[in-house]
Amino acid sequence: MSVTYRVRGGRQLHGTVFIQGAKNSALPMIGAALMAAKGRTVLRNVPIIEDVKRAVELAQAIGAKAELHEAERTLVIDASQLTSPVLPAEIAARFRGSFLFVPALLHRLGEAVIEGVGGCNLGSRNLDFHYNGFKRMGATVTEHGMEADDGYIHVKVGQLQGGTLYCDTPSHTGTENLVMAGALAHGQTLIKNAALEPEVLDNIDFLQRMGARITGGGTGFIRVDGVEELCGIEHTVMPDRIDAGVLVMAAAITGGEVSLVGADVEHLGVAVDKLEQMGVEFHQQGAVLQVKREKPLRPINIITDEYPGFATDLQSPIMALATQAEGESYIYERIFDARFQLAGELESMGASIELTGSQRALVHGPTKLRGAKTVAHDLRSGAALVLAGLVAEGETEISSAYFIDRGHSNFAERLNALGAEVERDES
Ligand SMILES: CC(=O)N[C@H]1[C@@H](OP(=O)(O)OP(=O)(O)OC[C@H]2O[C@@H](n3ccc(=O)[nH]c3=O)[C@H](O)[C@@H]2O)O[C@H](CO)[C@@H](O)[C@@H]1O
Ligand SMILES: C=C(OP(=O)(O)O)C(=O)O
Repeated sequence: MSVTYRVRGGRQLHGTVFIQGAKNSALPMIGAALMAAKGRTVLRNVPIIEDVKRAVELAQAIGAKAELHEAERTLVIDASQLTSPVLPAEIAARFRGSFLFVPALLHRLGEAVIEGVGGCNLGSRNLDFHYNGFKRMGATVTEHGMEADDGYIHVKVGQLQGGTLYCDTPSHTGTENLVMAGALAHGQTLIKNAALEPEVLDNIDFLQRMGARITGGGTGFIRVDGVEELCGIEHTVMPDRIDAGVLVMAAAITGGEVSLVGADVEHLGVAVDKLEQMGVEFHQQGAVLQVKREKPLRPINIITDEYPGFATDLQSPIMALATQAEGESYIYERIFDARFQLAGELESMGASIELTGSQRALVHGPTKLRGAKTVAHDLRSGAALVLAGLVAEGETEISSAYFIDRGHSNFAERLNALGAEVERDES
């Protein structure tokens, strides 16, 4: 299936938009739900995105009963029977979150066969912290024919044993996987240099309510005391701060005013300060975040970082926004070593962007953007091209836009409800 977005620029965004549940919270929760041999998990506020649909298919492929009720944004999982340790390539290689199924397979079946792990192509995306952690907990990790297309990795263990683990850098899914590995392990697990992202904390909360004994979430030093079993529970997924950030920037790039229902300014970390410096105004009223931009956009310096630093997933959208700022913006992408494929696409629309190596960019603004035929290279570059299209003259076509659907639900419909003209085609 090929997905194309078409955006006709020139309309200011005004109105109210709902923020979806967090992709990066829902995916590890689906992995965690598979650890419950008893009870049913009911996840509410699940984003209806392609990654979640793939996760449901993957849960079904290993034997769980998983039903996604799209209208209710609710996922019901019964993992009392898991029947296969194989994460098949045709599903697992389509999203990053597939690797979050490994701890459940190790606990429940004693092995996991990983035929592929997907996710956005952002340069090197290593998994050594995960594998080294599993090994320290007693697992063996064997690679089979990885140079060929049908290669796979086999992780095997009798019973995971607690241990002292660390991440060289605070990996988001690395922390989630090691916490899940510790939750049903024998004894105590310490995880040093753990990630602090709000989604990691949402997951710790979820696991605690399933019966796990975890302390230290949000401190960088997590202690997990293994328990005998976990039970299915009901939980509401936190709002998606990246979806919120993208929609804030959609309002900002058009000079509009938008109310984001469910967005929490606290979750945006340094991004709020940076956007304020650019001229975006924020006003949180309970569960509604109001944003507007009236004055000309000012240029900005960005260094992406782990939470609460500037989120790498908001780097592409802010590059699009910076093309409209009055002066030179500097962007240093610290987390991923190849996340600038967007620059060439924006240049085809008239932007002026100078790259120094693969991780530093100077964006010379403001530039008048013209509609062009562009390509989404990953999820957020796709979203960023939609933002650029909102202010471009004429029509911007974004192909390979399945990426956008991986992470933003009803993106075109939600933008159109704010006054945009975005069409999504599937062929
Ligand atoms: C499903 C999910 O939650 N995805 C998010 C998660 O991805 P993900 O969890 O894959 O990102 P990580 O935090 O693990 O990766 C950050 C950096 O650490 C390096 N690294 C990571 C693990 C490892 O074992 N070895 C290693 O060297 C990576 O190559 C990368 O350079 O966090 C990223 C950084 O906030 C976000 O962009 C993704 O949206
Ligand atoms: C990089 C992203 O996701 P993933 O880790 O799922 O590829 C993203 O959400 O921008």
